[in-house]
Amino acid sequence: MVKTAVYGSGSWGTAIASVLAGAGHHTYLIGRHSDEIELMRRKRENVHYLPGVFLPDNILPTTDLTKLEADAVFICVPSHAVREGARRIKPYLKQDCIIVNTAKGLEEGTHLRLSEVLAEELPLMPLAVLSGPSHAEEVGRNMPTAVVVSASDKQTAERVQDLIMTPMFRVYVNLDLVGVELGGALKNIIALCSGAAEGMNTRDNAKAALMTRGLAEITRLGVALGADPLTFSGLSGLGDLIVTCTSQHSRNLRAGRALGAGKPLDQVLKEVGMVVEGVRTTKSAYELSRKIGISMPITEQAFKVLFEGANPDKAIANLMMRGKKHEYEPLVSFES
Ligand SMILES: NC(=O)c1ccc[n+]([C@@H]2O[C@H](COP(=O)([O-])OP(=O)(O)OC[C@H]3O[C@@H](n4cnc5c(N)ncnc54)[C@H](O)[C@@H]3O)[C@@H](O)[C@H]2O)c1
Ligand SMILES: O=P(O)(O)OC[C@H](O)CO
Repeated sequence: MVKTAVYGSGSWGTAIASVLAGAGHHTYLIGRHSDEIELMRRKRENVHYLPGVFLPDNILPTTDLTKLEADAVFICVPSHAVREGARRIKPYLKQDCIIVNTAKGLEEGTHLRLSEVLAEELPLMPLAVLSGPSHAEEVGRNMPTAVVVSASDKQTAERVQDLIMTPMFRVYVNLDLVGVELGGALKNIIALCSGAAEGMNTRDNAKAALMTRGLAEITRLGVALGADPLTFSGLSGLGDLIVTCTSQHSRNLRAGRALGAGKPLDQVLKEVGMVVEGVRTTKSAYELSRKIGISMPITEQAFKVLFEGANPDKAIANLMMRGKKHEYEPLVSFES
């Protein structure tokens, strides 16, 4: 029998543990707060992060890091905790254990993709990435979901596919690691902006424009970094963009709505109460796009609103009043 462990017991860690358990694996769900873990064990529910989802007996919530001695470990902490998490878990991992990152973001400062962060910290381990349109609230309730697993080698990706695919959790392989990771990370910026548009009552046309032109700038950055443009019309690109820009469950969308309605960022993050990856990712993507000379106008305006106090109305005006363009310009554009 395959032994699996999930590092991070928030909403996504709990949902991933429920898929693994449903696939028949005894799964340790490893959290850091003993009181939360104790409550989970007693109530068989993650009351704070995923209320209403029953945890079957083969999910074993624990704070004991020795339970990381598994055949596959799924990393389900926020992106800013991935490097520190990798350092923390390293001493407990088996040599041939597969590490599967599920966090969506870029490392602040270095702008590295999270598989690159993990490769630096765990250089000898096989690494994979799981991404795609998948809200914990639906996955935890065994609702139909399709995702993508990626890795730099086919064998690792297919091993993870075998491990976690169930009748309600369909897993495709896509070996374009750069594209899969960037799609999952960057769509959160556009979801924040879509939420802001809703919060400002700009309605549906603006959201459709943000999603479509957002995908265009995500693709532009991705291709410049070596991704296959096709990946961005797949599950980890367009698929995840659609769900995050439209779902009632999206934390990024909810945060954007509140920002658009004029609430300050600190208060918004507190009210959402779970990680809102799009905020940090906006900063990283903006810096990265400047560094390599790729135009990302929506990300730029999001950066100005989030980190420079710009007015959201002015941000919309800035986007609408840009110079005339053709819809399809060369994918790699070095205009500033
Ligand atoms: N929630 C979803 O539907 C969903 C779906 C797919 C991917 N993801 C991604 O999964 C990652 C985690 O998101 P989430 O929704 O579970 O967040 P969450 O806010 O629900 O939970 C985060 C968990 O990580 C823990 N944590 C925070 N900092 C930590 C640290 N330094 N060390 C160890 N643990 C730490 C928290 O205690 C909490 O248990 C994010 O990158 C998110 O984009 C989430
Ligand atoms: O709830 P969000 O906005 O963090 O999005 C979660 C997942 O990335 C959706 O696929």
